[in-house]
Amino acid sequence: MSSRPAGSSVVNSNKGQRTYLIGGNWKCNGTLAENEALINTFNEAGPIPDNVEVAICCTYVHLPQLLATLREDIAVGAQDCAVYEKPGAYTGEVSAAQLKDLGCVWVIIGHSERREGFGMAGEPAELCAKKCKVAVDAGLKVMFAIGEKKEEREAGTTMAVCASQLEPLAKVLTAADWDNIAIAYEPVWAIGTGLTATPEMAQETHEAIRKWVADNVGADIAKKVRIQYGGSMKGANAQELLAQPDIDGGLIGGASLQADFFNVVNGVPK
Ligand SMILES: O=C(CO)COP(=O)(O)O
Repeated sequence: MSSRPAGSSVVNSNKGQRTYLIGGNWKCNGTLAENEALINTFNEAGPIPDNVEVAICCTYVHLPQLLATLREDIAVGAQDCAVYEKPGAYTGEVSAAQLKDLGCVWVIIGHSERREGFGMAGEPAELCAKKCKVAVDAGLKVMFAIGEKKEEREAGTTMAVCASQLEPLAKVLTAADWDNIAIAYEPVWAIGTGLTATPEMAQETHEAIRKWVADNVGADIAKKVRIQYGGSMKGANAQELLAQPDIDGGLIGGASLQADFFNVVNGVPK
């Protein structure tokens, strides 16, 4: 199980050094039987374009099922990990090292649903940054999710919010760590709502995020780091989003639970 490939490393000419990254976030969905049907659909969905890396992030309990039965050109990941570097007395937690040991390639960190806390105390930006560092140190790649709420966009603070989520990350990562980071820009108001940022709105924020990385981390890293869009992305809107110069992929929720996920995968510019 641990010998699964890490995914495509083919460079996409449209995006300089950046290969597209399409992630599926299954969130807290699925039974063994439902997953089996979806896995079969994905396994029979035809070839993945060679300029795209694909990953599915499922619940912890379903990781062995996906690792054992999902086609090997789709990497498998988790949706969170513990912040603790060492094993120990952390009841209910799953460590980054355990995910790596199992055969995971990716982990999502800082999803807005976790930052919000499901009505309870959520995860502060510093905790998300620390988890990200622990995950990278354990050998995982991270989709680091950021994004503003509706009222923050309306107040004109979108980039200030994104910067506040990236600042603690920039403090803990080394330059080499950034090779294993993708930034998933997910405007909270677009998640699960059917409201998608227009390609122009998304591009504007992606460009601003890349500029922030250039100014605060380094120009070379900004050119390399992939910035995924997430928020009601599906087959019907993927092509125009993915055609934007700073949109390097997607992090897909609802549509990743359907065959439509492959319309997103196939929606990357050739
Ligand atoms: O939260 C998301 C992915 O992490 C996006 O969810 P939806 O695609 O369902 O809007």
